[in-house]
Amino acid sequence: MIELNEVTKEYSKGVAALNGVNLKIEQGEFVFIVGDSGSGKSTLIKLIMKELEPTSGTIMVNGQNLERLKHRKIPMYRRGLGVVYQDFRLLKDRNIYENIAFAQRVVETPTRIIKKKVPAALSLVGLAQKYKSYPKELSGGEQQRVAIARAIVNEPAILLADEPTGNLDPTNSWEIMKLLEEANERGTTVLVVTHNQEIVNEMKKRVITMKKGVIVSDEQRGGYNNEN
Ligand SMILES: Nc1ncnc2c1ncn2[C@@H]1O[C@H](COP(=O)(O)OP(=O)(O)OP(=O)(O)O)[C@@H](O)[C@H]1O
Repeated sequence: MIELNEVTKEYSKGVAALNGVNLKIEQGEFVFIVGDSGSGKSTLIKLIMKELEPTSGTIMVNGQNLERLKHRKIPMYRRGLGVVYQDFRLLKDRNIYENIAFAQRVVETPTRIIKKKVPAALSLVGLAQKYKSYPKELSGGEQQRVAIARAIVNEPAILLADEPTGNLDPTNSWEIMKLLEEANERGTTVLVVTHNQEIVNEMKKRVITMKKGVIVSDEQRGGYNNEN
C-alpha cells in the first residue's frame, strides 16, 4: 500500500532530510511516526502526497509508482488521500458545510452526492448540528473534527495526519485520536505524525521512530522511545 525503497530527500545538496529510508505499510494499518524536530517526519508525509520529489529512491502508493504519476493525474491521486494538519487549515470565509463541500466541487462531485456525503461525514465526527457555523465560531477541537470530516468525506484509502493534536488540550486530543481510530476501523490506512507521548504509549499501535532522516526503530504495539 505504501512502500518506500531507499528514499533520500535533499533540500540542498549534500544535506539529507531523509536518508535511504525503506518502509512498508500495509493496507489497514495504523502507524505513528515519531521523532525529534527535524528528523524528517513531515518530509515523509510530503513525499507520500507528491508535494515533494525524492532526490533518489522509489515510492509506491496503492500500486502506483509516484515517479511515473503524470502531472495532470496528481489531483486525482490526492483525492485518494485524506490529510489533516496541526493548524486545521479550514477556509475562514466559508461555513462548515461549505468547507467540506468545497473540496468535492473542485473535483466535480455531483451536487446530489455532496448533499448526502457532507452531512454523513459531519455526523461521523459528531458535528451534524453545526453545519452552518463558521470556523471562528468553533473550538479548536471542533475545528479539527471538521478537518477530519473533510479528510474522510471521500472515504480515502489513506489518511495522513501531521501533528493533528499539536494545538489541542488532552481531552480534545483523545477525541481526535478516537476519530482517526474509527476511520482505521472502517478500513482506512492511517499515518499519524505526533509528539504526543501519552497517546502513543497508550494506543499501542505500530510506532516508527525517526532520527536525522533515518528510521531508528519500527515496533508493533510500540511506545514513544525517548532513548532514540
Ligand atoms: N523546504 C525546506 N527547505 C530546506 N530544508 C528543509 C525544508 N523543509 C525541511 N527542511 C529540513 O529538513 C529536515 C527535516 O525536516 P522535517 O520538516 O521533515 O522534520 P520533522 O521531523 O517533520 O520536524 P518537526 O517535528 O519539527 O515538524 C530538517 O533539517 C529541516 O530543516
